[in-house]
Amino acid sequence: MSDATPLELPGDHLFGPDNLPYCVFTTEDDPDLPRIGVRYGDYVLDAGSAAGAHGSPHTGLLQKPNLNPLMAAGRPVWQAVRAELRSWLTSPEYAGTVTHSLIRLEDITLHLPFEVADYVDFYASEHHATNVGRIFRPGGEPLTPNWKHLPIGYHGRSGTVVVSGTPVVRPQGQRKAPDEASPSFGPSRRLDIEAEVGFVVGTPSRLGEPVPQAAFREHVFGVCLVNDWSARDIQAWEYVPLGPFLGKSFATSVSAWVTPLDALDAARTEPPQRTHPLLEYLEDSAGGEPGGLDLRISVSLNGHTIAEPPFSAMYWTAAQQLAHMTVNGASLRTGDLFASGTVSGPEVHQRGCLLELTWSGRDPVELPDGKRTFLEDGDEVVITAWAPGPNGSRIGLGEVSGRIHPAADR
Ligand SMILES: O=C(O)/C=C/C(=O)CC(=O)CC(=O)O
Ligand SMILES: [Ca+2]
Ligand SMILES: [Mg+2]
Repeated sequence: MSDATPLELPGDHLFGPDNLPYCVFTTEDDPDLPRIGVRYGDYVLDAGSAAGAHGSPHTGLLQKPNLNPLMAAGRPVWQAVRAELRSWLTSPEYAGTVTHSLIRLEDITLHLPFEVADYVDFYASEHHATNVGRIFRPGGEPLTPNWKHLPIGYHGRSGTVVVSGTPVVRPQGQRKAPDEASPSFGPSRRLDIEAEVGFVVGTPSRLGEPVPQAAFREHVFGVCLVNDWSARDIQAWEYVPLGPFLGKSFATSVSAWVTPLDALDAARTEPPQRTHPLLEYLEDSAGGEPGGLDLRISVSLNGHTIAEPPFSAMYWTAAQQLAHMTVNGASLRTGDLFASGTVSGPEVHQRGCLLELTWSGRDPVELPDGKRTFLEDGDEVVITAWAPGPNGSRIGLGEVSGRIHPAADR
């Protein structure tokens, strides 16, 4: 603690002045009053209270129960608010006032930070898609003929997107193993995770008007971590020919923190070498900046690290996904969430789901408390990530966690 600044942080802190991710929180005194927070060190800044105290023109946008109004306000406002937040937290002139709006992390409860509009999930890792293709469709080509020409995706269920920490009840449904003559009903026996990165839309677009890659920054507010829980037995039986449905719609967890896109500038990187020419709207040069992001993800099961998937290995970029998602004229709404798809790298320990890590249950992962093929009741999964920041700093993306609860009684 120095006299000049309210909070002196070590330079390598994951939540320093170059990060400033948003959340929505309540306190024990005001459990019915969700407020917008900004993480700084091990504190949360009550953004609405700080804005009011400092006479900010954005006070109204920050004194809201979720991020949607701020996200809808557009990039110039996002940038102005970010500059204000940074100055309140780091300039000596505000040291005496800003501390009144800082609350310790352990004194708050975090909530879903934005109202989710539509939810899309892509399939953008070549390593994941190749592995899953081999497992689900042995004997065939692992990648479908379209895979290198367009980012494959599906529309998910936005109403079951939940915040980190929400328990996940084991889903029930129809399952049929290849060696079974007919399907049976019951709790999933192959419950899995999918480590993903989510992109949160702020600025909406108009129906009929595609959003080009170059407009990515005008529309995408920030990034969160996603766990796309997947019941592999339900999925494998139901998905033909229309794709994922009940095997994935029971819950999708997101981190409580939304990291502004501008905090990830130093993490921008070129995507992998292209093996097929792309149509014009998907060309990498159409984005005007490197479309990849160097995010280092870590997946733990009951406190034990089981995978470290590199987001930089993703074949399709988020800007390409946005352009593809709207190329038919479909419009964007504030709160739309599009997830990258499971993040897997080329190495075994870089695979972002148990289906791949255990090769469909053939090679269990070893944990201190025993072997795992798929998730057991009581298991807790925590996905974290960080990215390189400016001047050697690191940008933390927080975590998305969830514990498996037994299937509901019928
Ligand atoms: O190849 C398939 O049949 C399905 C694979 C998936 O699990 C789809 C999915 O959620 C996309 C992803 O996370 O990459
Ligand atoms: Ca997924
Ligand atoms: Mg899901």
